[in-house]
Amino acid sequence: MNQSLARGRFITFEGIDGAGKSSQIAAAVALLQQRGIVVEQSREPGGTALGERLRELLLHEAMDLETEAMLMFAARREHLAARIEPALAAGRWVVCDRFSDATYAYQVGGRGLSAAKFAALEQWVHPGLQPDLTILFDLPPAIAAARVASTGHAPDRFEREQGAFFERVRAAYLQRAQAAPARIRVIDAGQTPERIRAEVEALVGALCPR
Ligand SMILES: Nc1ncnc2c1ncn2[C@@H]1O[C@H](COP(=O)(O)OP(=O)(O)OP(=O)(O)O)[C@@H](O)[C@H]1O
Ligand SMILES: Cc1cn([C@H]2C[C@H](O)[C@@H](COP(=O)(O)O)O2)c(=O)[nH]c1=O
Repeated sequence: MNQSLARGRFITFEGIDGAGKSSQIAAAVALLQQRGIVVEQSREPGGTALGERLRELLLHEAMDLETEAMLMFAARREHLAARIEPALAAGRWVVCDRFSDATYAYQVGGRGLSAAKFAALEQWVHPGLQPDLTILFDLPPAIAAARVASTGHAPDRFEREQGAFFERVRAAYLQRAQAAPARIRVIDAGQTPERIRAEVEALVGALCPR
């Protein structure tokens, strides 16, 4: 009998800097593991040795907008080829802190990259592949900025942007969610961590019923 292995699921977390997604990713991974699922946790830009080197440049070196967009997608191509695609094909699940929705929100929405150039890069780098579920943490930029400041770490090139930049990023995320409502589920990130965790667990749990 031909017993083909079920493909793994791909879950991404998105939101403006400081929205609180990192705090919740561990809970989602723990829930999946409790249900016997083998999970790989990763992040973008990053997730591979080369991707992490590109991350350093992207977060700390000034560069042209189109260079920035292409480097985000170069890191993503490496991540897909080296980790995401092999994991999914082997039946493992991948939980990733950001993916291409972030490029749409930050580079197209925030910085003004042409949407056609974004679509061409997306089609080149991952034709036919989108996450099975994207959880978007939605929060007013002023609250997110206060959260970032409270961490006390030195802000990177994106975190140093002004409120108006994050208003555009937030609007682009919400526009993207409106265009793909079954995939991108919006959470009010202004709630308590406990309420958010319950919503995250309900969304992730629905993909893997007990
Ligand atoms: N629901 C919440 N209410 C209040 N504070 C929160 C909440 N969630 C997270 N925080 C705090 O906000 C700060 C930023 O959280 P976190 O690092 O999870 O955000 P993030 O979305 O991953 O940000 P970044 O994308 O910049 O890494 C942390 O100090 C965290 O403890
Ligand atoms: C994938 C991706 C990321 N960014 C930005 C968004 C954040 O400011 C940083 C990553 O930092 P995080 O704290 O790990 O979330 O990179 C982007 O502008 N475009 C992208 O495609």
